[in-house]
Amino acid sequence: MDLLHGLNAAQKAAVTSDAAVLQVLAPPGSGKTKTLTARVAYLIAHRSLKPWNIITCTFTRKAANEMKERIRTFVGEEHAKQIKLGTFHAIAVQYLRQYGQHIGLGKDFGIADSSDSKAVLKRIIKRNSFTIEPGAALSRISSQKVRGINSEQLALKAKHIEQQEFAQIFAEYETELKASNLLDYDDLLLQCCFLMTTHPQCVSNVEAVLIDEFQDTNTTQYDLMRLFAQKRNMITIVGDPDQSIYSFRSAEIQNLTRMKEHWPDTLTINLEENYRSSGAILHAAQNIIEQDESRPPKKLQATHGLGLCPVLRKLPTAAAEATWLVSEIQRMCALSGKVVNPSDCAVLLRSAALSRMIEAALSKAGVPYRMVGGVRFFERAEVKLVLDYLRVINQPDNNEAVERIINVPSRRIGDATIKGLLNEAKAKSTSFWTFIREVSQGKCRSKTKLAAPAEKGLASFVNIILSGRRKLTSVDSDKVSVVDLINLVIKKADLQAYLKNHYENEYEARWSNIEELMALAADACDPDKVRAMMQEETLPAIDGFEQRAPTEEDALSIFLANVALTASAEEKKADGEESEPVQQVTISTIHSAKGLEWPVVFIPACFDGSIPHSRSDDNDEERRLLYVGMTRAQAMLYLSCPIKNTQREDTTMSSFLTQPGVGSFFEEHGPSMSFATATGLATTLKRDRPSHDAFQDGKKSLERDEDDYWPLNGEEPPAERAKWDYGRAENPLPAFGTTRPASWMSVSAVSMGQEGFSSASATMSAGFVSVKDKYDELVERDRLAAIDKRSQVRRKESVEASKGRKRQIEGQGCISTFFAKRRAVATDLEQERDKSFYTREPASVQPALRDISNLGVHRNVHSQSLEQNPLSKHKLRNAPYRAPTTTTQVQSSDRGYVFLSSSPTKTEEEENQPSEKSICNGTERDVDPVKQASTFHTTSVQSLQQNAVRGRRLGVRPSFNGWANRGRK
Ligand SMILES: Nc1ncnc2c1ncn2[C@@H]1O[C@H](COP(=O)(O)OP(=O)(O)OP(=O)(O)O)[C@@H](O)[C@H]1O
Repeated sequence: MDLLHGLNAAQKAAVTSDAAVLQVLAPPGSGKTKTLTARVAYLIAHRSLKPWNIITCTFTRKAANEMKERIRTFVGEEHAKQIKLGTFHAIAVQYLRQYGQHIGLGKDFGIADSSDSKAVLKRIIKRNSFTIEPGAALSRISSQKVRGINSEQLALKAKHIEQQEFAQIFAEYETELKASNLLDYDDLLLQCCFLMTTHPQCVSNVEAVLIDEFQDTNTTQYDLMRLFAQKRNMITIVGDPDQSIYSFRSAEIQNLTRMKEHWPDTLTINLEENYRSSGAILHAAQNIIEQDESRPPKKLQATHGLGLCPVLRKLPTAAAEATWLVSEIQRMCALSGKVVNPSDCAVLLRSAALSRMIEAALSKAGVPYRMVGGVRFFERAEVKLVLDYLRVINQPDNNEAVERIINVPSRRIGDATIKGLLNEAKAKSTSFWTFIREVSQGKCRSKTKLAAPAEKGLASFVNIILSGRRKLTSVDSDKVSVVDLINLVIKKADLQAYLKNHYENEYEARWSNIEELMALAADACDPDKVRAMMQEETLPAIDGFEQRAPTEEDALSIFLANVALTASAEEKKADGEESEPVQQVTISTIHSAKGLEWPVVFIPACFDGSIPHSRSDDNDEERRLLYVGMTRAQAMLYLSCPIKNTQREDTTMSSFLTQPGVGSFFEEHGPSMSFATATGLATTLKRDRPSHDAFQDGKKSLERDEDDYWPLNGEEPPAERAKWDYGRAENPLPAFGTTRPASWMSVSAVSMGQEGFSSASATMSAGFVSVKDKYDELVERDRLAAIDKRSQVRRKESVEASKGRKRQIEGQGCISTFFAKRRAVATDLEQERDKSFYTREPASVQPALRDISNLGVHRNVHSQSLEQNPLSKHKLRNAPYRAPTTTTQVQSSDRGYVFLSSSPTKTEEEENQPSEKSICNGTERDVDPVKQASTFHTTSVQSLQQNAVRGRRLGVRPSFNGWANRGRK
């Protein structure tokens, strides 16, 4: 097989280069890994290098396997097997196994994984009665080792007692590992460096060293590369400084410069063509990364057509953002005519804590999802811990939960003691909680010996649970909320200190998960929502059958049940319980998405504090992170920003997205999807074109086929406001013909009098408008006029901008050059238009498509009509917000009341539904269509149950070339 086949000129130059030291620097999706693979094959096939003399290092085993597979196709199975290809750690192990004896390392050394290391540390800490948590000690040791500092050096620097204690732990840890003939992960690299420094002959055979993802190497890995190559100094690295996002793991972006200093003859080849993303996505990403004026100039050229314009969407709240995101996934899947399915969609997050709302919204909509590089929200250790405390407060006889938390944080109650107490409780046939409470209160004696610290610890645990229960069950105190209980647990168990000690390096991330949990609880405890939740939980009353309706005291139980059901629904999906293959949306952190790609990518929570992150002191790295996230998208990219975050605080859109001109690279709402757009998507993704029928079926399956529910300015839609106005009204009047809970009927009936209610019902026509809504309508009209005006300005700009013919994005971008560049971009895109997949479509099948107005691109009009008048057939959708469909009328009742209430908009389905019938005394008659108030909150037990069923129907469309089908995980 011709190994240069299908490579572009720059890739070929890199593959065949004679340079001894070569840096291939390239933006995302430009084929770096492909080039590196071809170079390995080229060195074997055309330079006669022996495969076993070539070392190739990757960052993950997955990347190593993929490369091996590709190399096999070029050089055959036999040669491919002989190449030393793997992660830095895997290759180091091979060297140490074979040459370790030269540095006093037995051949049979073992590798201590993190849990082994923690177990060793736990023993040391216990022996010395120190208080540091083993996990925290381990990460602290690791960060010292990566910097090349050993325990002796650390001990010399230690001044405070705490530092001396840590140095002692470090020293004993080293001694214990050595005694057990164990090396931890850091030791593998360090020992290998030591071996090669002291015994260079062990790498004397090495003819070439190749490194993938070089921008993320740390100092030890850089040294290892240098030492591997010390004999022949033949090195090829591929990397992208713009994708350097691991400085927190001691990655050194300066390694690129160090390399040039070390080998001044280093040749740098830049790859400039992107094969992954559509032109519009690339232009937007490029615009963001070019805000960093310190980066060297780079060219980037799209190989695809422009495709759909990326979206930058404002939403009122984080919850609304999650709901919108899910609706866009559903809209995209339906309107792409099955070109895109849920597995093609990824939600990339700056921090894992942000996943909670998205997970809840996906669960609610019954859309399966999977988490990559992260643990599901409710399964995270710190979240589980707090939930366990709440579970025990709510139901102390939960033995499992008591057992899990009795010694977390440490109360000096050892495992043997816990076991003894549990057995005693069992023997007495009482719950664990009851037994330990009685022991602690002196009401009974335990046979299990309790040392004084354990006794004290037990008392403190019992005290926390009792305090929580008192708060929960007290009748005269103010109504306790779940948030109050969480606060009580955090305070009494000193969880903040525990997290700080236990997860030293990850403390902030862990703490933000707790904050997220509090936000979730606060949301669930919102009085309006609690009321609505109670209503939803209430089953219809049945005559003569006693009902124990939920009360506000049940808030904790309901909250915990919702959590449990959400988790169990996820488990079922994870276990593959569904018989059909599951199409799952991917949720990942941006960090974990490195090197991956998806057809549709969402990056929510684009506000200052989230990205750039409030706790990051490197704004440029944050920008690169956003860039990495954006460049994972192949065909469609959505960024969004809630006006209020999950803590309900006002947000400011990410400063990366508010720089002058950035807005012109984005549309403010999801794209209108026509059949031609769906066909274009298929072209970008190199998939089969959709059928007309599939497109039409998808369209029919949707309640809304435009992204027009949420106003563009991030305000609540009137329909949402109406719900809450309605819920807050002192004497809420149920709007005629809308869904409402049974209990509302009685409230209204009581407050107005049964008669009044009846007469109102009888005389009202569907839908009412409040004065507020009328006002909003007027404001909305003004806003739409403003959008119209802005669109006209954009059209004018785009016509002017499209007068040149230049395609590449060039040079170093900076704000000062933005306007000049934008003009260049626009003209490039104009030329692109002719090549774009849209224009290849026969005119007859080209309905109006969206444009990227400020880029001067009009993808929707076939080339001929463009020539005559580029804008003649293009229709900007300037009114994405659809006014409520509710008929607006103000009517008086018989009694002369004026009803100023607003009805939530009914869905088409609801409108078309026949009125429900009830059988009463043998005659059939209409009844009010009373339904549970499912619109009032997001995660009731009932809605979860309903959605679990719905979930089986959703997301099972066959994929033409789904992500999962391509074996990318
Ligand atoms: N010359 C080419 N012609 C066609 N497709 C190509 C070419 N080079 C690369 N590709 C394709 O582009 C996609 C991205 O390639 P690859 O993963 O090697 O890029 P990368 O530069 O390593 O990306 P990233 O830095 O984002 O991880 C792959 O699907 C690859 O097959």
